[in-house]
Amino acid sequence: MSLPFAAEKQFAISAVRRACTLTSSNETLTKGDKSPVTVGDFSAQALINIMLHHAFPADLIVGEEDAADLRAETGLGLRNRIVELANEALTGELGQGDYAEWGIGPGSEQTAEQLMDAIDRGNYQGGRSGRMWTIDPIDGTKGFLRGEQYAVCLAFLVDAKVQVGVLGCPNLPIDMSKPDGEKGCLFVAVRGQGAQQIKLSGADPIPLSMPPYSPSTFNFLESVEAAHASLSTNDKISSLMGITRPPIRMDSQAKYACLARGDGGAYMRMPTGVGYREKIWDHAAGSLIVEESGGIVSNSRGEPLDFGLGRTLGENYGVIATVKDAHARLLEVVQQVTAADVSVHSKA
Ligand SMILES: Nc1ncnc2c1ncn2[C@@H]1O[C@H](COP(=O)(O)OS(=O)(=O)O)[C@@H](OP(=O)(O)O)[C@H]1O
Ligand SMILES: [Mg+2]
Ligand SMILES: [Mg+2]
Ligand SMILES: [Mg+2]
Repeated sequence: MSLPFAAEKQFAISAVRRACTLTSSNETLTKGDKSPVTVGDFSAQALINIMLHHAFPADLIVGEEDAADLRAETGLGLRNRIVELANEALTGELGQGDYAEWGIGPGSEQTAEQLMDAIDRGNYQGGRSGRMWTIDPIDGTKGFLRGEQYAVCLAFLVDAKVQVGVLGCPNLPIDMSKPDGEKGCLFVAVRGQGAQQIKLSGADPIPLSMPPYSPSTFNFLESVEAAHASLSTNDKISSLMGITRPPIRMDSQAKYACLARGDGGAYMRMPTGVGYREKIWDHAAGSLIVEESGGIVSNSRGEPLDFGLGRTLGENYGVIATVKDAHARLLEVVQQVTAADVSVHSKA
């Protein structure tokens, strides 16, 4: 008998790997919230949603993007590029573990209308019960545009609990001690079955296990964009903890992946106090990968992240992810610092 969620795991690996092959393209549109979205974001969400529709037709999808802007006249140029890119990825040869039944391989072209409908299948509002997938087709879009870190993120949830998480990080070195060496990693976790890193090419699986807390090497992984997390709160926490190593700044859920493999001591994402609510697709896959590598992921109250509240995590109490034996100590310091900082407690 196969392990629980073996089918979902194999599917998620295949879908994320295929989405990572989408030709890097930085043609950009600015969304209503002023954040950038590229043809890569749209094409990747279309691709994954088409595959999901074939593989698990009854499952619901919470995806970051929607096709409203593409349906508008002004989106025409981008739409043509997306049709080109998405079809290139859809029709690519089948690799090991890929199935034509998932709507991929030669002859799987889709029309612009079909692709936009596929993007919009990610419009589920989320919830506490049933089978659900959440997709961030490109997480860290700003990092992607800078040629730095970004991640293709796919998670499978049952009754609001993440069961499978896959991150594809095309620009991440396989070994951080060789920053100019081979790049392109996949991170895969299934609840209760551990986590592993695989080369994007599919080779060399390595089981992930976070090293124990060590005060002399401990440091933070944090956002590049100062608007996304309170870096000043991190600085205060850092000095109270007696941390001497500088933080590692990196876009996207590659931060969770690096933490899981021991490149960095904690991922700290404290709210900036502007009322932003964290999105489930920005944390679902990464948090499981960290938990299955020996970490704890909580908010600043020490509570687990709640993926059953809808498309967001609800009121923003930040995210603290670190190895098990450091979590209680870090939480204590975070609470000491945030008790004096009203912005962290501001209602979203
Ligand atoms: N104000 C604010 N606060 C917190 N988070 C925000 C905010 N605005 C946007 N976002 C989300 O941040 C996602 C990428 O952030 P990261 O921290 O991973 O990368 S970065 O270094 O900040 O670029 C980014 O994900 P992508 O849109 O997928 O790139 C957003 O979902
Ligand atoms: Mg975005
Ligand atoms: Mg994101
Ligand atoms: Mg995104």
